[in-house]
Amino acid sequence: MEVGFLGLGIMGKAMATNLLRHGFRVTVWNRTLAKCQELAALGATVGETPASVVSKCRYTIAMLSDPSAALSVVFDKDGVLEQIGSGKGYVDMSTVDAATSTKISEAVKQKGGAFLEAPVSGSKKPAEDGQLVILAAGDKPLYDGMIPAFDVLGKKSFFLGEIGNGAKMKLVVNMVMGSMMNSLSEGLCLADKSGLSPQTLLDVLYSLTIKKDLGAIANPMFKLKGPTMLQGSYSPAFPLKHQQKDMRLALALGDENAVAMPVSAAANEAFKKARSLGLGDQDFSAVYEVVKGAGGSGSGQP
Ligand SMILES: NC(=O)C1=CN([C@@H]2O[C@H](COP(=O)(O)OP(=O)(O)OC[C@H]3O[C@@H](n4cnc5c(N)ncnc54)[C@H](OP(=O)(O)O)[C@@H]3O)[C@@H](O)[C@H]2O)C=CC1
Ligand SMILES: O=CCCC(=O)O
Repeated sequence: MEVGFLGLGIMGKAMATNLLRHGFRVTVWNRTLAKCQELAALGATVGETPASVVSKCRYTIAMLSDPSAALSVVFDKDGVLEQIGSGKGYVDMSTVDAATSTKISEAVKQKGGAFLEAPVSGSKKPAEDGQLVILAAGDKPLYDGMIPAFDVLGKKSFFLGEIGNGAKMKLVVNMVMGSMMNSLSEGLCLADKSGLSPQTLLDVLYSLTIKKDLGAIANPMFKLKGPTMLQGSYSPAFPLKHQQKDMRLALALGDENAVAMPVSAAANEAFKKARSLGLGDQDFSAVYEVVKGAGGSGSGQP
């Protein structure tokens, strides 16, 4: 199967690499073209523009930072829209809002092409290991056609119906995740300030000795991020600026539906503060530095 791949950031690079490793023929494009070289060394063909990738491939996947990037790659000069048409499918796996996805879907359909939104849960490592959770919606025949690729990229795919449902589901999931990360940060601070060992808090949730979840709120994210947070190590798997974008878009979805979300709003403020301190390109767990600062153990500076 031949696929195009637009966007070789943390996720796109891992996903395109995974497809190549599983025998897919992949044509890649990235705004910063130099990033294509690593994929070319693994056997990918390099396209010069999004339009040239779409022209070559029946299916094209995009994995881009945010709504403005997703729109730019479709609508700008040399964009997807110039070559999409009958018999071609465009699959946007970026995390965006439903309005962005709908705008792209309508434009692609007007040109005779098929469109699927398919944002993912899971970060850099699951992307490398083909363990993502895919939240697709839109054109069902295109979804069916993408199954061989989704089976390589993910451990489970959901088809959620009409366009917008995948985007909304992804935002709800990441809204919960962002609030949980703030809550873990507060828990580690509270343990520390009240004379407990934050490491022992992590042990109470998950015992390294017996490799078993102990507390009811033990979960893979706390297990993965807790130890690195205690080391002050925030090498980006999921950049904080993207988590804050997702909180912002989820809060907008809450506005549209008159859903009060005070916990998420507070979490968003902490992520915004972290961005203002220059932590946007660090892992989203770096919000711990802001929570530590607010708790009086420091200035909030990393
Ligand atoms: N990292 C993660 O754990 C996860 C991320 N996501 C979502 O996946 C998407 C990608 O995330 P991730 O790979 O981490 O992000 P990165 O910041 O690592 O990569 C972003 C990509 O978007 C491209 N890009 C940004 N702006 C533009 C633009 N205006 N025009 C064209 N290309 C642009 C970048 O190109 P360039 O290289 O030139 O800057 C790069 O290829 C985001 O929507 C994110 O929310 C979803 C699940 C997990
Ligand atoms: O959007 C990013 C999600 C990261 C994750 O699910 O671990």
